Amino acid sequence: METVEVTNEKDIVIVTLDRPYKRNAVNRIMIEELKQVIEQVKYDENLKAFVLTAKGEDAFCAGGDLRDLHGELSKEEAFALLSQMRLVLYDIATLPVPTLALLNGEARGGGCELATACDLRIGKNGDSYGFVQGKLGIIPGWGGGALLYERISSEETFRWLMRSEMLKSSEALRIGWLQEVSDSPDFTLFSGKSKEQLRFWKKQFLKRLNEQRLYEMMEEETRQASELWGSKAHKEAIQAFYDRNQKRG
Ligand SMILES: CC[C@H](C(=O)O)C(=O)SCCNC(=O)CCNC(=O)[C@H](O)C(C)(C)COP(=O)(O)OP(=O)(O)OC[C@H]1O[C@@H](n2cnc3c(N)ncnc32)[C@H](O)[C@@H]1OP(=O)(O)O
Repeated sequence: METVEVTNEKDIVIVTLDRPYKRNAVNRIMIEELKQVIEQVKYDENLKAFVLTAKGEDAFCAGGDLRDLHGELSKEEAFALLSQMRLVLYDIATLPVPTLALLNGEARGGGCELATACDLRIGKNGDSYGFVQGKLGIIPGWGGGALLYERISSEETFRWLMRSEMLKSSEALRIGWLQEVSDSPDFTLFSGKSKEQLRFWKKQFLKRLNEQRLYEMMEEETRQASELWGSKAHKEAIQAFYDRNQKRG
């Protein structure tokens, strides 16, 4: 695979985003590869746990690729494209095994959405994380906003989405988005547990989730985001990103 590396350590699958030179931004190839990986993982009965991480020191994921997934897309095209990633996130959120995002670096926009699809998140001291879509004239479009409502309080979700700012790891820990902050995040949490234990715990965790409602909320979010894709504010924000990068040469 070109943008995703998959390894297996004693039936714990480790999925590593592998575009560090682009801050692991999700492009169309990565969406396709993640779809393939999740399709395999979903039906692997030997699997004990799922870990999502990324290459490099700087970023876990800088969100959707602003060159590949934005630009001149119609509402319908945006909906179709965003939906592919939404289904990846929904599948991760409902996997039958515990899932953990090991945040090797910062997460922005869709990067935060992807991490929120996992059951748990471990971040690094000093890093920041942000649902920054609001600063780009849009809202989260992969269903990550709907997922955030499942993970932390409604008030903190509402506030974070509207502030659209990066939060320091200490603040992300305080509001409960991160469960742990460490200098070197790892997945020892799963060590020494049997497949049965891990799957039973996940079954209990999923019982708290109304999967049908979550699916509908995520879909509605994608629909709303696609309406904003063609907005003046979004087009200007994308142009500003292109201009900034061009200036820096
Ligand atoms: C529904 C979710 C929604 C979606 O797209 O569908 C989103 O996720 S919106 C995207 C939200 N993300 C952002 O707004 C982040 C944009 N990137 C940045 O602000 C910066 O690149 C940053 C802060 C992540 C890193 O800054 P730094 O100075 O450390 O590095 P560079 O800017 O030089 O980045 C290195 C290299 O990566 C490319 N890059 C980074 N992020 C993206 C991105 N989201 N899309 C495409 N490309 C990205 C950047 O252009 C540089 O490439 P180069 O070829 O070297 O110019």
